[in-house]
Amino acid sequence: MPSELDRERDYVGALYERLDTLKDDARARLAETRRETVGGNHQSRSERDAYARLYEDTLAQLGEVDDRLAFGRLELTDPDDPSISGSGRYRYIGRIGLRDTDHHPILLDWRVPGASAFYQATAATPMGARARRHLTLQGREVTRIEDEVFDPELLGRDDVQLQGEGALMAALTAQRTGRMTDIVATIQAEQDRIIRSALDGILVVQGGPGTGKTAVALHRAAFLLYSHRERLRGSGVLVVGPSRSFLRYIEQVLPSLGESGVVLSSLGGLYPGVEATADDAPATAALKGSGQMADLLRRAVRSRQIAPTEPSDVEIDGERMTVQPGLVAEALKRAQERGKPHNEGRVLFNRYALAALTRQLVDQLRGRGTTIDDADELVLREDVRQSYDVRVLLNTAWIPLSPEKLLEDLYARPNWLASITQRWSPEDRALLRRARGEAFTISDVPLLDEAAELLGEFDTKVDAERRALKQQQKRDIENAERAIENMQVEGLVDARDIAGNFAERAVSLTSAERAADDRTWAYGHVVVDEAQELSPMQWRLLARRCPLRSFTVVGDIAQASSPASATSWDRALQGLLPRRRGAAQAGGSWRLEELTVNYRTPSQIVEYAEATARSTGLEITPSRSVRASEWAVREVSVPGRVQDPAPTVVSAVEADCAVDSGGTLAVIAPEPLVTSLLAALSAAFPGLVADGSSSLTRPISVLSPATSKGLEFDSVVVVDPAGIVARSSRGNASLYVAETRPTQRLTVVSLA
Ligand SMILES: Nc1ncnc2c1ncn2[C@@H]1O[C@H](COP(=O)(O)OP(=O)(O)OP(=O)(O)O)[C@@H](O)[C@H]1O
Repeated sequence: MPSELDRERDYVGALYERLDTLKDDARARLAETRRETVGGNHQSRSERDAYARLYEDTLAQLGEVDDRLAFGRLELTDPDDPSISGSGRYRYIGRIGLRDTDHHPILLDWRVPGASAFYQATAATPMGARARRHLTLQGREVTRIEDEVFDPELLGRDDVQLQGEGALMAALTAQRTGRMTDIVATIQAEQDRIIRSALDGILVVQGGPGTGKTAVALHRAAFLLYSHRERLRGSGVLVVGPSRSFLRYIEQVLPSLGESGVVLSSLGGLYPGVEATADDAPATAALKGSGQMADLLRRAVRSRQIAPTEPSDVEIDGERMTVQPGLVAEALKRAQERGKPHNEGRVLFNRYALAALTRQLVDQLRGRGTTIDDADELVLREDVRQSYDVRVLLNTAWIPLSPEKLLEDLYARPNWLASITQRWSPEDRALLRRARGEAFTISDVPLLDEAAELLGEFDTKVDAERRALKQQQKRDIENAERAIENMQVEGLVDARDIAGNFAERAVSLTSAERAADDRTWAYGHVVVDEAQELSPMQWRLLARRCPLRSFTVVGDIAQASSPASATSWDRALQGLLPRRRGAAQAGGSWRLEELTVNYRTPSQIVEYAEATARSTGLEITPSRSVRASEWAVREVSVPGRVQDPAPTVVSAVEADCAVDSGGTLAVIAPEPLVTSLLAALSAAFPGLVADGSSSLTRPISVLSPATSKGLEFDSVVVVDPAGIVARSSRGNASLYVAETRPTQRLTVVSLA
């Protein structure tokens, strides 16, 4: 009689056979499309290219799910339970849904409602299941099965093996590669509930370090894209992380879950055309991040709409005329009353001013006895418009502005800044001082975006073209959806991607790339990771990216260490939920979920980090670690007379590599020490060392606490903890971040 393991091997083998057949189909269709003779009109050629891309994408996505295609099985109490699709006693759960040739489900996508019992069922609440089985695969072969039983009747059966949390422990203790992997096979019940929480509104997920917030946020993005296809396909999902290295760390998770169309952005990349990587000194970053910058920018824009104080002489096609300040002031006032953004208001201002100037010119000529009819008036109006003097006059009063120019001027012209910040101290003004031409910082990004909002489209023609393009894309998407329906590849390919291929202007762009390029794109959902770090100005930017206010906000208030970050979620979210008079609750609430189990860090390191946090006055939410490791935290001191900590750090790294040389290790030190430690370690370990921004896949990374945010390593060496604490008013939070990065070992190197 075949064993249970053999039976599972056969079943999973059949699933892979089905996967291969689907791949072969896609491959054959791709070859056929490519073979079709070149020719036809442009439309048919671009359609053929679009289909070729569709098959390529399908193949790539089927390839992505090859690893651990199926990972679980539910045994049902009622084999015909209508809430769980399929028939028979068992439901297999995997990365995608598969049907056999008769269209019967043979594998359930982990995201369908019927699969939730796999993650959430307990003996107390079995959710229609009698037992849950975890399948561990190596390559395509099932190597282990573990069962959890909810129905006492099954306990006596000898084909059931009780193995507890083996799959989870195997995942948690696996060596880290520098890239985050999905946790789809071992999602825990408290995490699953958050992943499947409703799309609408603002969901805040608070949890200490290592509680799986990032993992949950990414799986939630995949879940929402799958379950709300209709709504999110058109608008997309934006995932925001703290830095580029963090994005590199997480970038493989969503593709491995079959979702490639999500826009990932760092805080420095949220304004199209600017990729800011450096940040300002803490005091400047705190000021730039504060809500008062929104008022300042509003005043700055308004101060660029200014009537002259003296009469101006202008020449219009040989005729001289004196323009009183009141004429310009009146046109300004009328245009401002319309409440348009600056550049759009300028069009109105020009129109009002030109009409008034033409009237004055006509009156002046008539006053001299010239007869002027309607046709003459039109010609005169054109003369007024073309007059160089008039153009200078109107441009001086209301010049078109780009966000970049506005911000550069604000930083580089102290007198102008002083004139609109009368209540500021000179020290605060000095914090903004900056020479022209210097690269924008991460804190400038939300200011550029705010300015763009106040200024409106720089060139109104661009606006009209963009609208026309959006219309065309809508038609293309409808066509593509019909095509997908005919090909039965639903769920694997995005109609927007194919539509992108139909659209002549965007042949090589995916919908995600188009969204990332478009500042005014309204996303259907936004996921913000390490959200405790965001400044009020960054929250204002994100609010504009999602007018529906559908957000997943994940973070840990205790880890907040950036200069403009908030001290509570209520405060942090004020930027997302502007209080409207008389509508205190209208769209103004958010819901909180908490994660309490630390999956990353062994208990002895958690205890050490929490004790340090308390001793430095940091309020933390204690978390419970799921495991202990065999290594105690090591404390090392740099000998008293030695100035340079590098040799001690090199020895600490050597000692750690002697324990286990195969994993990833991070040296986390105060910012000023990073460069010298990088040099010393690179010399000691040639070819093995990288700084955080270049690569996390090298075995050894040298990072500051800020760049280590959200990352994890098998081993961590924290250098000069007192120096980290002393660096800023939130230095204690930075140290807590640093000490909670390891999955196995922590060494702390203190300076004497
Ligand atoms: N259910 C799970 N199964 C397997 N691994 C898990 C699970 N939950 C979390 N992990 C792992 O635990 C580690 C920590 O998760 P994650 O980085 O999401 O935590 P975090 O709460 O975002 O941490 P931090 O706040 O420190 O950045 C990751 O390696 C993640 O893959």
